[in-house]
Amino acid sequence: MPREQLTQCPPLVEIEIARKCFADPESHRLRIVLEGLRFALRPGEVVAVIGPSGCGKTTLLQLVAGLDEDFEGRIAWSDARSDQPPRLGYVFQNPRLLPWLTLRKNIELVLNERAHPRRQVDDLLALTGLTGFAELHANRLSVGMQRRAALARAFAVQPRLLLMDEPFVSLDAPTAQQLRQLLIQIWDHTRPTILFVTHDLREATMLADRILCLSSNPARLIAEIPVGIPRTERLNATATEQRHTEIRSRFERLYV
Ligand SMILES: Nc1ncnc2c1ncn2[C@@H]1O[C@H](COP(=O)(O)OP(=O)(O)OP(=O)(O)O)[C@@H](O)[C@H]1O
Repeated sequence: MPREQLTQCPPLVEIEIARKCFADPESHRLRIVLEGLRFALRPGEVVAVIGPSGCGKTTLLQLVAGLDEDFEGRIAWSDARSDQPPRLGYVFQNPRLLPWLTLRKNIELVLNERAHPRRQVDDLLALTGLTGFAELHANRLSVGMQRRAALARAFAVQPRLLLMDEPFVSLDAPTAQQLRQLLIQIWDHTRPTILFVTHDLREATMLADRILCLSSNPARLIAEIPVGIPRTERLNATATEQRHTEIRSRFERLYV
């Protein structure tokens, strides 16, 4: 969807985190991790979160997912009848497959039993290039394959919101790039909203419509950078590289 249309859609969710604290493990004193964060996500929008190590990016995803409800503020979903999140997919930093189950079983686990898991799983395996590995146990898969499987599992629930925490970290550069391209392709099938954490500005430029930049602790939103590359140009390395260079110079000024 072109960006102009995106900004006209009502938000899927409005996020206001006045304050999120954790007790310091040694002194037990409360430490503010996130403060005064306010932003919205629109349907089909892809938004990257970038910030210094340890500033609270994973914590932010956990609050949005409803995995941690201990904060001051509100997460308001567009469906006003419910304060529950819509169907969520979550790709964790570590793929978190169950090693004693086959790849197929790992994906079937998240599916509704009344659905037709076999066909659905086969489609996802084909989409993620894992056909032929379905009956292997998860611990027999390479790290790259496990990350593909984590993407397949997240898309299996047909999420309206997909949260991803550094989904391609610790992969070699060609595999990571392959998976980014794969993500763009599978996003195109169902077009969920995506909020993802990354340390890689080039990755954020390639995938996101908008980049949210957080400060160090307590993390505040210090900039929101529109990327502005049309979806059809995402796989065009020249367009991405040029925009990355422009964004990087702004980024370097932000984090001096
Ligand atoms: N359950 C917890 N109890 C206490 N402190 C915590 C807890 N979880 C996270 N923290 C602290 O909150 C801060 C933010 O952690 P978080 O993992 O969200 O940062 P991050 O930006 O995702 O880090 P990284 O970029 O290194 O992955 C860190 O200082 C971390 O030690």
